[in-house]
Amino acid sequence: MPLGERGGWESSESMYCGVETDFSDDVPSLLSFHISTGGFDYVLAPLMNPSYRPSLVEANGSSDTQALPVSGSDLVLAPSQWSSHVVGKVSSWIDLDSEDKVLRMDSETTLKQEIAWATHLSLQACLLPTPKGTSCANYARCVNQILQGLGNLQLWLRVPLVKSDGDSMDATSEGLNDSWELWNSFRLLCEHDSKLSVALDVMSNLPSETSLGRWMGESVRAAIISTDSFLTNARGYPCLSKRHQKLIAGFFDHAVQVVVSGKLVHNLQKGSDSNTEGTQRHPLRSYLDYVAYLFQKMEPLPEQERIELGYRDFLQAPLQPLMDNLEAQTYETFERDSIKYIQYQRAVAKALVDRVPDEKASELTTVLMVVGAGRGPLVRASLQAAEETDRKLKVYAVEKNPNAVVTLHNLVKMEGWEDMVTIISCDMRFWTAPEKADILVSELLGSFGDNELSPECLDGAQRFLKPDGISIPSSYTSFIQPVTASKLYNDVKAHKDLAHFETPYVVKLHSVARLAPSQPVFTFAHPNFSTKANNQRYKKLRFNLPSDAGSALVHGFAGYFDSVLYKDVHLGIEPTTETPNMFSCSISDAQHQWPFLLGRPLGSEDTETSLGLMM
Ligand SMILES: C[S@@+](CC[C@H](N)C(=O)[O-])C[C@H]1O[C@@H](n2cnc3c(N)ncnc32)[C@H](O)[C@@H]1O
Repeated sequence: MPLGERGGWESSESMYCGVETDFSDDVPSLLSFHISTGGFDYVLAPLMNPSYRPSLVEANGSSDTQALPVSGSDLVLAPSQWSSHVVGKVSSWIDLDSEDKVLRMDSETTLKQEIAWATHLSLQACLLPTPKGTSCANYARCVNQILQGLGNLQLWLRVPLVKSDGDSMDATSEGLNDSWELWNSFRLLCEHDSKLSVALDVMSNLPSETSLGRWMGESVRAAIISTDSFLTNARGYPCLSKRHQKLIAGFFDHAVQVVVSGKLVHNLQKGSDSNTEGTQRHPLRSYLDYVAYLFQKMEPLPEQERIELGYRDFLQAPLQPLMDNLEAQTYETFERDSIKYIQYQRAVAKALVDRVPDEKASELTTVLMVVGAGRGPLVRASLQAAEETDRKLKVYAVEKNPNAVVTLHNLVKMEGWEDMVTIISCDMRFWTAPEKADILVSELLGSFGDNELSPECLDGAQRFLKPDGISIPSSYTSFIQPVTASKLYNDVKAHKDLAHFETPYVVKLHSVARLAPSQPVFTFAHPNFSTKANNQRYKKLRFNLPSDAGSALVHGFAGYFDSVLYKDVHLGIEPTTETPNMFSCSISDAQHQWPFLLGRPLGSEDTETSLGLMM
């Protein structure tokens, strides 16, 4: 039974909740108790009897050819039940980095046997125990070796969610200060394998917000919450602190499953430990109910977010609107972004009023050119601005895509704009304008402010502009921000070539940790009549992680832009100043208003080193 519906929203994405159990060789009874009675979706259960040691079996004279007497039969459940109701737990005693040779060898043998058994059972995932101590090299080596031949099984490395301030040694019994570093070492030794994820043990004490934020860019599959971490409400029921609630909501938002672990530690009021039929309730039922309550009380996703769900953390190759002719559905997506055209209309209105004083409004006609008019939304916005300000306007709509020009002609005819709008079916670089423009309007920006056609094409088009003419936009600035984004990194890595690492993708970023505030990179201003002006830019930036964040891994950079359309009217996607409700997304095409990962994500040795210096 999944956790119900988020904010009453019927979602195709269900959230599930598991329960950590002890070993049982009677798996059907285990499932009956925890799933049928308890209401959990699956068990996180040891696969082998914890007393099993390969060396003891050998010492007792058993040979390899004997069946292992350490687990129940696979026949007790159908493969689909194993797969949907059981996450295997590899024996927690294993220590592949132990000084004790016998323990080390036993550990490696057991790990391999248990993963093989989990694969045989068609389990979806197996939990690997937390590395003992601070060294995990041999453990990671062995897991990496296993990963090479692994089918669909996912491995979740169990890691306590700790980051002490450095002085205290209360982080773990082994004195681990920052468990993220342990995870990072392990996954680097496993070459960022996408089948290796992390399961976080959520404790009663939580690290700082910034330190926690790093996990949002990691491949976290489960949050294991101990019953000890719950507080008690006035009625004796378990509840979580506000910080824990926020963390769990963040996990839900990132499809991280919750697993309840431990014993009943809350004294429920009399009578509440049995249900209405008087049968015994599962001892951890109240914890499950509380987790479900947290999920259900989350705000439903806004409609736009729901539409875009499939685009979260999905690599899209940027559009090439100069080289390619955009398709109707791409224009349609632009045109749905109404806030963009509202901002353009405001900018044009202000420019018209500045250009023509009220007393001359009935005499003077302003010449406005839309370069890259597409199917006409900026033409419409400009004409509406003229109507709003009572200014006379003559528009040239320049568009090089012959298909969009067809639509433009129909639009002009349908709206009766023939007297005001001239359509120029031409590449702006080669057009000889019959007159100069007072205002040049364009929308040629990419996510990074310059990865479509600005500034180069606009520099070329400014020859149409009067010396005192206005360009809308008048300037734009690109920004970058270092991010941890393990899913994106793995998706790029899957292509196995440098070209993909060097591609600036368009991405609707979701599972990313933004490690430091973004910083401006390049600014371009228009018009730019100076003979000395050139568009070459070079910039070196230093990003500082917040001091309480701990270490982090930079997989790449998110890129943004902010554009001054005219005076105080701006448009942008830089997170601290972004234009609200602006999106340019589509169901089937890469878009240009979303942030993107710039350049080569930084997991390889050379770039990591140079980034280490930058940070
Ligand atoms: C990002 S779209 C914007 C379209 C439209 N203004 C809108 O908001 O929907 C850029 C448009 O510029 C056009 N374009 C690109 N390069 C051009 C060029 N050199 N000359 C004329 N049009 C061009 C493209 O075909 C495309 O229609």
